[in-house]
Parts: sequence; C-alpha cells; structure tokens
Amino acid sequence: MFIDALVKEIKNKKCNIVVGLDPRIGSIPEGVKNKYFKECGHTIKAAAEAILEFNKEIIDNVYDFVPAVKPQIAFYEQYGVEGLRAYMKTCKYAKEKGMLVIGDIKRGDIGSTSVAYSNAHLGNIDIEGTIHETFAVDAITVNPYMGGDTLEEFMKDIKEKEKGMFVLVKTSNKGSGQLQDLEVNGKKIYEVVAGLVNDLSQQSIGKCGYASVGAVVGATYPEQSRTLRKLMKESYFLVPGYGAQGATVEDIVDCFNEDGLGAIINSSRGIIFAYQKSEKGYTAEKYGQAARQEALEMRDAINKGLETVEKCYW
Ligand SMILES: O=C(O)c1cc(=O)[nH]c(=O)n1[C@@H]1O[C@H](COP(=O)(O)O)[C@@H](O)[C@H]1O
Repeated sequence: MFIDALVKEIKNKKCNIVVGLDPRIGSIPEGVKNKYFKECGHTIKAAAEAILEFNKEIIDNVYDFVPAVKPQIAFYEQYGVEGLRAYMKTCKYAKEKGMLVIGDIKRGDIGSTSVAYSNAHLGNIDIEGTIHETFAVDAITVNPYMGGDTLEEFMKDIKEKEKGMFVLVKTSNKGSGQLQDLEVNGKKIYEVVAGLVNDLSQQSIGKCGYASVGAVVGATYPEQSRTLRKLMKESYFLVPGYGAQGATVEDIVDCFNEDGLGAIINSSRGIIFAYQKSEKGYTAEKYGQAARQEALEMRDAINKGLETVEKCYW
C-alpha cells in the first residue's frame, strides 16, 4: 500500500519532509539554462531540458534522506508537451532513486472523467488489450469541490494499484477561508470535506495504521489543523505553506499525531531555489548542495520541534 511505503520511508530516513519540485525557468541558474539555450535557442524544448537537468540535480542531492518529492504539474504544463515530458522524466528519475512521488495535479471531475484522470496519473490505459502506463505516480492531490462521488472514482486504483491521494481540505492560501470556512448546518465546509476524507480513509488503512487517502492541510492555518487532526485520525496530512508562505515549525507540530507520525511537510521554493540565499554563502554553481543543506536544516528543525512537544517518532 502507498501509505505503508511512505511511512516506511519516513521512519527509515527519520525525515518528515517532502521536497516540492516547482521549477520556474527564471530562477534556474544561468549556467544550466544557457547550455540548452545555446543548443536550441530560447525554445520550449530548451526550457524543458533545463528544468529536467535542474530537477535531477535537486533529486541527486536529497534522495538519500528525503522520502518523497511533489512536482506541481502546472510548472510543467505551461511548457506544453515538452513540459509534460520533463514532468514524466522527473517522476521516473525520482522513483529510480527510491523516492515516492506525489503528483500535485489537483484534479477532480464527474465520475467518468475522474476515471480518465486516475488512469493517467495513478493507473494505466488499456488500448484494446495492450496496457500502457503514462504518468503513474505514487499519489496525487485531488480537488473535492465536485463532491464525494468524484473522489470515489480514484479508489479503484488506490486499492488495486496501491496508490494514494491527498484531498484538499484546508488550503494554505490567503483566500482559502472564503469558501472553505463557510458554515453549513453548524459545520465549516472544511470539516464537511474532512468527513468525506475520513470515510474514504477507512477503506484504505494500511498495516501502519494510516490510510492511503490523506488530506492537504495548509501549514498557514495551525488552529484549523488541530481541529482537522481530530476529525481524520488515520489520514496522513500533506502540509504545504512551510517556508516561502511563512509557516514555521510551531505552526506544523499539531499536524502530527501523538505517535510522532501523520504529517509530511512540503517546501518547494524554499528548498529548490535555496541557492539564491547568498547570505548563507550558497552559490548558483552549487545549487544542488544549497538545496541539500536547506532540506537538512528543515528536517532537523522539524525533528527538534517535534521533540520539544514530545511527538518525535524516533
Ligand atoms: O496541494 C498542494 O500541494 C498545495 C495546497 C495548498 O493549500 N497550498 C499549496 O501551496 N500547495 C502547493 O504546495 C507548493 C508550495 O510551494 P512553496 O510555497 O514554494 O513551498 C506549491 O506546489 C503549491 O501548489
């Protein structure tokens, strides 16, 4: 099961972080970009090649201690087919290095369309009896706005292909309260969604006691995360918002259960573009090492924070 594999990696590596692979061409070091621009001009192909090389260097520098990566597909889709090829190759490379891959795709649609999304990102596609895998990552993010039936369509691949999904429950952005905090029959919308997630999680509990259906809970809303932790006891939380969006260790400790597990904390820009923090002595040439250092510091800070509240698993 996805969740057993994730928890095993987290325990083995003693690390609760996920590195977000959200490449922006403007922030990729000149040395990497210019190599491809010289070869192919300022083309989409050059940009996609540069992104792939950049991602591989980041993965090479973190795979030995970070359990998972989370590429956000929008950063690849904007480069069309070439970008999606870079996405696919990035996912494959991370898997070859033993990392779990959470495809941040935020999909969800009417049942039959969700099945197509699930085929693409979790399962496979059957062309008259010949089976092909396309993106086939370990887990995805999904949008619950269209209702519980749309989420259920992903369950077949979650069970049969041992995959996972993280449902958007309380997002990290400033406007997340505009809809998610509305009250219906005395419950916040995010609490209603938590109920849906909790129901689905009961169908996907692994040997580790956690479920392959998890929740996205923004690090920027610590108070709400405490409520949500109680509503979805077996769901793993994927927690974005640490670092670049301002959340700190204190904001995320309550996303964890008393057993020291239950959450994986994402940072994207804060790690992959760490080389830009010249005050820390990082350089563009050694952007991979800068990312490594920053990820190590994040890991240690979170472990220390969890120790302080007596929730460190190891
Ligand atoms: O699903 C997500 O990962 C997500 C949900 C959310 O509520 N907030 C959020 O920031 N994210 C994603 O998490 C990443 C955060 O990136 P940084 O702010 O650079 O660390 C981006 O890929 C976002 O798309």
